[in-house]
Amino acid sequence: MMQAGAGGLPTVVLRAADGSATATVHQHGATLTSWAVSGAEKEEEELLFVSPLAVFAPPKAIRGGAPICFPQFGSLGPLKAQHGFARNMEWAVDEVAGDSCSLVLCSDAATRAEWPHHFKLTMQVSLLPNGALQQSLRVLNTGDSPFEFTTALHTYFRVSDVSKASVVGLKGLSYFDNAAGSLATDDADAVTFTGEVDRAYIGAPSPLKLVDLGRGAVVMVHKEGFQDAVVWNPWEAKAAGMADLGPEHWRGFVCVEVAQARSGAVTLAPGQDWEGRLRLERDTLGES
Ligand SMILES: O=P(O)(O)OC[C@H]1O[C@@H](O)[C@H](O)[C@@H](O)[C@@H]1O
Repeated sequence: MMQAGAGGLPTVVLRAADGSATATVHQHGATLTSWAVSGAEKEEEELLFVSPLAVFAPPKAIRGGAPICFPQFGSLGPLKAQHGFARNMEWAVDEVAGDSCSLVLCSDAATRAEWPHHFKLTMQVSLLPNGALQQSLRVLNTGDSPFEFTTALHTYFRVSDVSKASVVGLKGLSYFDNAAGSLATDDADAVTFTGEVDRAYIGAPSPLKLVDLGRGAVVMVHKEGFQDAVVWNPWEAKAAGMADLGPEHWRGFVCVEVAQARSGAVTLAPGQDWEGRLRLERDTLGES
């Protein structure tokens, strides 16, 4: 169902066939902006974070939900704009069923002015039984020469307080520390947050587990196709410098991003495609 969403922008609203979850996708950037799960006796619980200071004024990217980084993640590519342009563009709604939808973005003169390639992106979201959500990104080379890209689903998860959150599953991996500008190895059992964290893990396993001790909540992050994972929270000083986040709201989220980043770019020959998938499951502490 299409309806006006946050900021008055057009959105697609989905409802799971078993009534266990709803999701909202803004057409702007094909940004998933809500995933809300209802438990048997509980009220609906929002699992994604959208900044209260988010600016819903295209082409500005929405600060929160799950912006799509393409054709580059961060500065890993030829574009000047960090994270590429897909999150800034108006996507076309392709198909909407009750519990799933797909949106597409095809290259045009505006995208080719920034990146001289022909492509079609398809972003699909489906609500599965028991509140789970599946999201996929397919990249098709519609041109007659090869191109390479990096990408990520830049998901902002709502947490009670970042100091009570942790990400499990990354022990022993190498990561590029964007804050320090150097490579490091993670030897901790879990990533915890006591200051800025901006880590691009190389070759991350699946699933990863986001734990929120404050709510007794767990989100399992399953990925396919995306080789890497990024964990980010800007902490106070950096957040204060970001007008659409500000000094107040950075405690309320952790980004766990499935990515094709530091493992290397994907190369697609003409007519070839690549697909990355994410499946999110809400769990309760102690049950996972
Ligand atoms: O402000 P932006 O462009 O949305 O980026 C937010 C963050 O995105 C993360 O993925 C990067 O690792 C960070 O370095 C960056 O600050």
